[in-house]
Amino acid sequence: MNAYLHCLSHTPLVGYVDPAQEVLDEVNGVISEARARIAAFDPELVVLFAPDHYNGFFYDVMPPFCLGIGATSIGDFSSAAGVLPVPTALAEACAHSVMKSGIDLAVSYCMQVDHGFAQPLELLLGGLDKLPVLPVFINGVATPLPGFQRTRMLGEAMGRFLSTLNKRVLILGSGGLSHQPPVPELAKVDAHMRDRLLGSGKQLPPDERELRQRRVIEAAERFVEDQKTLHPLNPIWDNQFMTLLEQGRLTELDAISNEELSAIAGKSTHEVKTWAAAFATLAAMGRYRAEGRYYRPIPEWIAGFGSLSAMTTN
Ligand SMILES: O=C(O)CCC(=O)/C=C/C=C(\O)C(=O)O
Ligand SMILES: [Fe+2]
Repeated sequence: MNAYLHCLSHTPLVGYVDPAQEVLDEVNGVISEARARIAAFDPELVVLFAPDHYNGFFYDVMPPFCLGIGATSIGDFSSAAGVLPVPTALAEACAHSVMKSGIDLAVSYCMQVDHGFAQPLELLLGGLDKLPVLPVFINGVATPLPGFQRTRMLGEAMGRFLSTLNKRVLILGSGGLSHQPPVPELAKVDAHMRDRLLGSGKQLPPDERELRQRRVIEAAERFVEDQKTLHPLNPIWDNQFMTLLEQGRLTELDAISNEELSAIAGKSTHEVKTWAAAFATLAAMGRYRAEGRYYRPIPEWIAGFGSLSAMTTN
């Protein structure tokens, strides 16, 4: 086995608006098991596909995909802050290889990331700094968004590069599944927020950050009371999506447009492109089989919450 994959929903709401203790225990159990499987695989390198929520990427320049050749986590909500250990030369080689494959991958030597990147590193590895990581941003909130087809092709190009390394590679996907928390949309915001989305939000004043976090927390509290207050979770679609990935039917996702996906499962569901990229990466590294599938809709976290592992078998 040369590659192991784990895809996991993330939520900034953990610790702020939590489900019942038995649900929390169940989720923690699923994460502990995934963490043990990853430890047994003993990865030498991590590739992490994750989105951003207007903490690192703004409308001054909004790439569909960006590889961090250097990256720092800001520590929003209760996620860890700090530098991600990106191996510079390897990341540069990766960027060249993916670009030569015909995929327009942006690079950043000072990529700012949020809980979308930090949470899986903390939960699955025990911290930001445990292993060398290639962090790949996939735009999941700021339209225009990349589609499933280009995302799959990005993953395949990454997989071809990783296959040349002769390393045990852990591939992580962070985010999704169905959900639509309150994330600002450029077309709908006032002048102040527009300025923030255009780039002045990169160093948010503490009071404004607090307000922003409170807005998400309060939306979750309302959603628990009344699930008509936000786009509903969609367990049927979420499970169909996980089955497609398990069965290696990745190209079938190409036909789903971004508009359709928003309508089916909510505007933040585009975060599942990280799962699609992760599985495409794995598929380019060999035949695979999935394991450890878990799913539960968790309104407290405004999340169709899923967890899925897979490994190459050749
Ligand atoms: O600008 C804002 O208010 C962003 C809010 C935010 O960060 C929400 C994040 C939600 C998720 O990461 C999620 O549910 O996937
Ligand atoms: Fe998110």
